[in-house]
Amino acid sequence: MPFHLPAELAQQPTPFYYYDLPLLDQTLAALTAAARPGNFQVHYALKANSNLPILQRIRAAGLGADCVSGGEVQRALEAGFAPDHVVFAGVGKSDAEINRALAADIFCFNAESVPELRVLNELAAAQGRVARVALRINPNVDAHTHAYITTGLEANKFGISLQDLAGVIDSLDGLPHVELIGLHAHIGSQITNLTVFAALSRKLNELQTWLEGRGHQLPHLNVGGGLGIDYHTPDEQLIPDFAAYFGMFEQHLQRRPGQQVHVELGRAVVAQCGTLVSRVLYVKESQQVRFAILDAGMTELIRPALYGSHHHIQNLSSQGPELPYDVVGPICESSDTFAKGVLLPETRRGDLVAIRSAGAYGEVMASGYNLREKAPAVYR
Ligand SMILES: Cc1ncc(COP(=O)(O)O)c(C=O)c1O
Ligand SMILES: N[C@@H](CCCC[NH3+])C(=O)O
Repeated sequence: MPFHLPAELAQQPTPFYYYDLPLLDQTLAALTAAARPGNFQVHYALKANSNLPILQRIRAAGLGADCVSGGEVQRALEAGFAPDHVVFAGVGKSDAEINRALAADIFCFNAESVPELRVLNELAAAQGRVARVALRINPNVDAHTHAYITTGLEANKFGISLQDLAGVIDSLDGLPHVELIGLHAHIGSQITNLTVFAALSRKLNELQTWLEGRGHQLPHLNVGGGLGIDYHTPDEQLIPDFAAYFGMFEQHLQRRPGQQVHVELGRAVVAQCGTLVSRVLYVKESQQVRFAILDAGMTELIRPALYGSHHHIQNLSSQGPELPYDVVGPICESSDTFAKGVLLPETRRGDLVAIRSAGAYGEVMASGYNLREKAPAVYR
């Protein structure tokens, strides 16, 4: 179905984020069907979008919450996620964040270093608790995605490198307030070549066998998130191929009897249901370039400026003949550019423009640079 903005929103002051909640529901239905309840436990990565109406629907669909800060843990609990469905990851958890998560008795901390494990042990002891921990390993598997969102290579700051794992496991003997319950890995985001999940599975299989040789049976495996979406032709794949994603793990991951396999998806759940809606302020033509200057910019959606990411752009007001435009924002940075040379129907001041696939890592990464006001969220 082509994108449609409800008529009553055409008069709404711009820019704003528009979220199609029925599409979110359809995505969640496809996701939960593909995960086959009981086969995979799905946690939603709040970092992609943490708006309450969105979280509440995700919780109602039965997903857990994957959080990366104390603020996200708090938001997840506010949205009604049960503490035993909350996992807390992050390479730099502060003492205050750990303390709050311990007090809430969340399901699991994804821990990334011996110094972090020591702090977890100390803070858990002080609260008279035991912190359940999955060790985030750095599997050195290339996710074949943008370098800035690759997380599972040795050069990346994330996780425990395979060479260090034996030492980390040994250190657990002296940490009685930490209980090892699993392994965790997350190799990157916007992954479209799904074979990398086969490589990840094989790495985890080897590690499990090695750990079992050392007497560690792990009830949980968390394979992270990363499933990519179609930014170029969103209407052709509004709902990501969840079955293909889970299929990779079903085929390649050697699950032990009774073991629970967890995934943490963010982008694939919420990206397509969100659109940044903006208005053309000016069309400025020179001999070389025709600029469409929007009232939204990198302050509302930083992905193109930060990663050179592509978002599909539509002029919702014009049917005219197509011309090439550089679509830019009003911010005082040359990188405040959504697209170069994109073909749009002839565009005029006042036209409404939709920047698609903006539900994930859009609003959450907004900034107030240039003293911009935060663009509101509108829901259907
Ligand atoms: C540890 C961790 N888990 C889950 C996610 C969610 O990733 P995605 O939005 O690509 O599914 C991320 C972000 O890349 C992450 O860093
Ligand atoms: N913010 C990134 C994804 C990073 C995911 C977090 N590890 C994006 O917009 O694509």
